[in-house]
Amino acid sequence: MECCIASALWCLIPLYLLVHLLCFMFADADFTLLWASVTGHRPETKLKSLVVWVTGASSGIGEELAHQLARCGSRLILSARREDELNRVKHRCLDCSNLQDEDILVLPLDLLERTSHEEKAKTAIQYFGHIDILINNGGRSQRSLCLETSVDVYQALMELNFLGTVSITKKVLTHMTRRGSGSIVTVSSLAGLAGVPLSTGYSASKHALQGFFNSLRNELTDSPNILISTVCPGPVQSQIVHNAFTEELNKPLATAGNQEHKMPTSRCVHLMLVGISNSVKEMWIAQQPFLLFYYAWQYAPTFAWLLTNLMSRKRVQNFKAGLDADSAYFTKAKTH
Ligand SMILES: NC(=O)c1ccc[n+]([C@@H]2O[C@H](COP(=O)([O-])OP(=O)(O)OC[C@H]3O[C@@H](n4cnc5c(N)ncnc54)[C@H](O)[C@@H]3O)[C@@H](O)[C@H]2O)c1
Repeated sequence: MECCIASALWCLIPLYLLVHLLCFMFADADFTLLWASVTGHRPETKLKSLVVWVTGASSGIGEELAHQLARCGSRLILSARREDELNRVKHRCLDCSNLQDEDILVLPLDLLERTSHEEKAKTAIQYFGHIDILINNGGRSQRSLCLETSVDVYQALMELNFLGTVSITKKVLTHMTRRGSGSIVTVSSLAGLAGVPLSTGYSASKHALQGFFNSLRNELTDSPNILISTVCPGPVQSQIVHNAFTEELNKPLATAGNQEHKMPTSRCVHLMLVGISNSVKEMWIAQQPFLLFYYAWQYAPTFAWLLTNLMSRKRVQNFKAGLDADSAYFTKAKTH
């Protein structure tokens, strides 16, 4: 009997590997998330009426999150620094959904102003009575070589991406643990799982987030109704390159490059909402060849470094030549 079970298990291994191979070739998300997207709960049913707080809601992934959540019927708290942009996003959400004006709270917030976070969380909780989901999405990236980058830039990246996120999380988590339920979803990155050239500080800040939330998840085992979820997208269309830190604080990037070759924002956000609706704890969302690397880093890191080093060299060369660094990853180079 034991022998039969053992041989059955051995037969499952090639099947398991085959499934992963198919995922490598055709998928744009990890296997668990894709499975949830086919068989799991739909965001339209699961997220309807829930109160969702989105940081970094004024552009890119955050704006699209607001848009798709509004269509699901979620009530929203929209935060970022620029109130006028948040009002624009709010009107866009009202136009595409059945939500009423009072269903969306515009709550300007600077992730760097940590002393304001308690008051902001209080305002959000008082307005709707509770928060079901916090999506920690606000953040900035980096495009600069380590040797040329001021330590002030590294500090700014950690202050914003890591400490700003931790600070808001702590305020909302207190409320959720008291209530006994809630979800904290954090937009990390592919750079939170592996290194990315020209983004040493950004990658460090996202690794810090991964470490923090993976540990927090373990710490909350006595609160099974609190979901801690991290999202690791590969390149996605947004303003992220345009807004990236460079070698010096306040120095804009010379060329942001074309974003068209990246994953459409709507697809990334749809997968995120599927993951949230199905309590997926870690989501990998990326087009190929990036998704392949996620798996390679997991299963065969030395081989993965061999592959990524080839691409990294080209990326750095592009950057030094004043071209769009990201074009190194695509056969059809986008250099302007
Ligand atoms: N676009 C990608 O390729 C990609 C890939 C992986 C992860 N991400 C992550 O996705 C998240 C969203 O980025 P995006 O791609 O939409 O870029 P984006 O630049 O379009 O949006 C970033 C958002 O963060 C906000 N923000 C920046 N500084 C802030 C501050 N001090 N206080 C409050 N809000 C602030 C911006 O106003 C904006 O709303 C980020 O955490 C980013 O690291 C993006």
